[in-house]
Amino acid sequence: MGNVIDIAVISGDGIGPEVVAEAVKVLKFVTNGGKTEVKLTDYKLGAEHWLETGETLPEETLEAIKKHDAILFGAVGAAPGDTRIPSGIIEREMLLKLRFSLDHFVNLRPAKLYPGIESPLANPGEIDFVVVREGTEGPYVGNGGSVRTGTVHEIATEVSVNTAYGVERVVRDAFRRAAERERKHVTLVHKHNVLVHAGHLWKRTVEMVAQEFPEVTHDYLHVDAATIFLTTDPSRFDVIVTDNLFGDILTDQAGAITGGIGLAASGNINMDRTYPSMFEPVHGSAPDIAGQQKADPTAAILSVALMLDHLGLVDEARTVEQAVEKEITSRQELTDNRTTSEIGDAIVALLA
Ligand SMILES: NC(=O)c1ccc[n+]([C@@H]2O[C@H](COP(=O)([O-])OP(=O)(O)OC[C@H]3O[C@@H](n4cnc5c(N)ncnc54)[C@H](O)[C@@H]3O)[C@@H](O)[C@H]2O)c1
Ligand SMILES: CC(C)[C@H](C(=O)O)[C@@H](O)C(=O)O
Ligand SMILES: [Mg+2]
Repeated sequence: MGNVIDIAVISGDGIGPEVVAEAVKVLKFVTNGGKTEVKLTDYKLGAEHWLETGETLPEETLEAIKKHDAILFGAVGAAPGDTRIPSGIIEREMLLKLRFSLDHFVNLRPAKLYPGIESPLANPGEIDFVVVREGTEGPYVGNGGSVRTGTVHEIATEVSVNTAYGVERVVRDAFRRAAERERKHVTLVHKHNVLVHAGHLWKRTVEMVAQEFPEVTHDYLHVDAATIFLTTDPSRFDVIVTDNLFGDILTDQAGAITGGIGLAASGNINMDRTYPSMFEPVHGSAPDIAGQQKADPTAAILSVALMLDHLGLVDEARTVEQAVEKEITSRQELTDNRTTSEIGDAIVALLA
């Protein structure tokens, strides 16, 4: 009997189930016949599930999910204008609850422009960087409130929480990753000219951790300027480390410049391995194209590669990445008007 990998699958809403079906095809194929058996357990969660049951993420479901080796996640959430579901309830009480409860402090989001893929930038150059987005702190923690007076005096706050412990562990992770890469360069992105409390903590932490990595160079950009350089000179980036909210925004932009959000993969990683890590496309449930087989499953499939890598199945991870690279390089256009499952099948065909 060989290895078994035990994966929780949360397909979610909208295009989530469509892209996860292709990711699962790839996962099964790449491990089949090898030493590894894949055990998959589906969990029904998300906006549709909430409409049916009123459940976001029950404690017993969370406890069951904790027992798996890793989680493959599609996307959750309703259309922004859907009034049946309070905005944010699924994102906060399900998705972010998973990221926080499983201590996913590294939100890893690679950005690579594959040969043959057209970037919307006139001169993209070579784009190959990773964003190490902090995953458990910042303005995402829910430390806020409102005084809903119904008058102009209404108040709403959303406080960003940054701990020395949380910042240090993610900054050290970014330096470790940079040390393994060819260019060995870290860029801190923040806004310390205005957010002086959090920004200065991040900056001091980078200076401190940098001492441990003399071979890694580092620089700093304010987040507004970083968006300029992502458009005008993205090849300057190697490893970006940044807080939860800036990382969310920059990684949608990173997806856009590298051929579209349908290609952007991510890992919510618990580097201490105390709980399972979770792998998901950067994109959301895309209600505008859901149920039409129009979604590109490549981001979900590349998320499988990140998952395999994290689980130590490095050869399998490389095989998936190479198949994706081959497949997307041969595309005339981003999806060539093929269906979600036709793209999945084309990638599977290249795994053999
Ligand atoms: N991790 C997640 O589960 C996650 C991430 C982002 C947004 N959301 C949620 O998803 C819902 C929709 O959010 P949104 O519209 O802001 O963002 P989105 O990422 O779902 O969609 C943005 C645009 O990108 C397109 N797109 C997304 N994925 C694609 C794919 N694989 N192939 C082709 N085109 C793709 C969509 O059609 C849309 O035009 C919201 O409820 C939001 O909260 C969830
Ligand atoms: C849906 C939302 C909570 C999530 C985030 O902001 O992290 C999404 O935008 C993402 O990028 O994964
Ligand atoms: Mg996002």
